[in-house]
Amino acid sequence: MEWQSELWISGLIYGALAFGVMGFLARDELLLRLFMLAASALYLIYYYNVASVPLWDAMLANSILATVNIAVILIVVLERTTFYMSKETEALFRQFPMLTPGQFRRLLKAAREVEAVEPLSLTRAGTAVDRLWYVHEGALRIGKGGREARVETTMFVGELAFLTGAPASASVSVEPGARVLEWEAADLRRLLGKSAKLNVALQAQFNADLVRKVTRSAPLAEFSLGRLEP
Ligand SMILES: Nc1ncnc2c1ncn2[C@@H]1O[C@@H]2COP(=O)(O)O[C@H]2[C@H]1O
Repeated sequence: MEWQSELWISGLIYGALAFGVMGFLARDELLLRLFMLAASALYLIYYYNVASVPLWDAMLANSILATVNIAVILIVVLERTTFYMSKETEALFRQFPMLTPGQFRRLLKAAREVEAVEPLSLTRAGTAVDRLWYVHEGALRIGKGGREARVETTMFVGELAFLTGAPASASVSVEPGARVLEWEAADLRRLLGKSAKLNVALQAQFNADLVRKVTRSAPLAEFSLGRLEP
């Protein structure tokens, strides 16, 4: 009977070792942490049973590590899931497919929600832009080269100035009822400076937005008149 109990106790250590190895081989952070948590559980059972009295110090140390691990697992799960978002926020999140839920939450936290009660001017062609907007509901008017277009779409406004530092390339306003997210460019730059991944994800989101804008836009008059090099 004794050898069976010894085998069981050794099995716990080798089981923990197996989970540890699988954890260190995992490339995904969540998987790594879940394997290490399973290893911790086996170590706890081992420390409780290996001697005539439980090894309390070892158990306490292991429990502290497991608790920290569980806390970070919860954070990682929150970063990856939308279940804590309201229906409205989740619908808005679907307009940002390049971002993870966690990245979107951080971006949203840095934004101010503005609802236009009257025509609201966002940019004026040729003038400096110190903010970035995302129109997620309502209609916009885009004026460029003496012409104006009315569009009902979701889009960034001011991203070109944000990316290049150049003055606004068009005059853009939104109609009453439009709902807009607004970021101070300096605040947003600070936020992006803290996370390279968020920076890359937002650039990808800008790219997707720009592709939609170019796809929709008409040829420039200057091109057709041969005033610009193609
Ligand atoms: N042809 C276009 N179609 C849609 N949006 C545009 C077009 N030209 C400019 N814009 C938007 O108008 C904004 C004016 O400021 P920005 O140049 O920073 O960024 C510009 C784009 O967000």
